[in-house]
Amino acid sequence: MQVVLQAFQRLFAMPKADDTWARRAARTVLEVTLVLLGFTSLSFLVSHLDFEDVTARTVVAIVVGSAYAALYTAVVLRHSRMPQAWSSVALLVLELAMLAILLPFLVGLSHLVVPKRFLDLFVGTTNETAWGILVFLAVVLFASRGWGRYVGRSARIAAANETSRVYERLAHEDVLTGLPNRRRFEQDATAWLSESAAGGGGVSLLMIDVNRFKFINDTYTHNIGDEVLKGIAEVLRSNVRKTDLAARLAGDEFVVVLRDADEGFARQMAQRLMDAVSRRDWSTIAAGLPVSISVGYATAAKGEALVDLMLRSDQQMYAIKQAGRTAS
Ligand SMILES: Nc1nc2c(ncn2[C@@H]2O[C@H](COP(=O)(O)OP(=O)(O)OP(=O)(O)O)[C@@H](O)[C@H]2O)c(=O)[nH]1
Repeated sequence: MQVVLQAFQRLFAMPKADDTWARRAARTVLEVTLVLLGFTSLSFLVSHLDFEDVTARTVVAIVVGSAYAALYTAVVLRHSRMPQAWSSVALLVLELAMLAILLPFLVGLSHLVVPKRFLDLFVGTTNETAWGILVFLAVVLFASRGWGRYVGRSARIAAANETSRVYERLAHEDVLTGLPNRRRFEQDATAWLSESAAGGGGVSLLMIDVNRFKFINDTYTHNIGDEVLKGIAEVLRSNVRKTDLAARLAGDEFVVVLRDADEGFARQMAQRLMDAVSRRDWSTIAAGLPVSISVGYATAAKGEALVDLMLRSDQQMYAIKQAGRTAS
């Protein structure tokens, strides 16, 4: 008994977000099988019972109808958590299968619950099959209205989800370059510094600034300046590891957070980024475009706050920029 109860609980438990497709599919197959089995046996049972008592027939009809409604609702709830296209197809198939099972059942049961006088008066026939078909059509209409409302609601939910996904993305993404923005950088870097302080690997920070960007804007137009910023973002994206984070802070300032990285690795990465930007063919944007970056780096001391780490790598970046200016 315990095993059966547990199986039922698992079967009708709400699907979890991390459920695999295979597990969801298996549950759906089980559910549908259960519903169909239930209906087939109930239909068989009711059509073979010769009730004398009208109340008993009515009770059976109400119980069967409620069971149908409860099971159907459980299945709809389950499927409303599936992606729109899948849930639409799955529900349609399910609904047709259920109605196919329901038809003979309704034809068989209708004469039990509806007095013949009523049929005579309103439908003009006592033919049970005709009455059954009428009931069937009513159920189809009713179900398709519910179906339409469900699909409409799912579409609205999907649209609302999409809008909130867009807002969520915009809140953490730089619109021009598609890189994470300052907010996302501060969130992730703060979390990684805490992990590092709690015994994780070292965190290093690279501060990046485009050299003479105002000159590029003024000489080549702001649009070309934008293309340069996008190009810098591409260089950062293609050079950092998946576990690192490259973000745009503001204007021509970018940042890279390196995880599990000591000072030696940060120095190498800083040089690699400066070389990659200098080597890139910027003439595809505008002939003679002079693009280079200065990169400062610092490795976090245990428990160091993000603001202090940023200050140290910023100071180093300006020192490098200054040295470059003096050299040129
Ligand atoms: N094209 C473009 N320009 C921007 C954007 N945001 C800020 N800027 C410009 O970026 C320039 C930043 O220049 P600065 O960093 O102050 O100066 P710089 O010329 O880079 O000088 P150094 O950093 O000392 O080499 C300013 O001219 C801003 O107007 C943007 O989204 N697109």
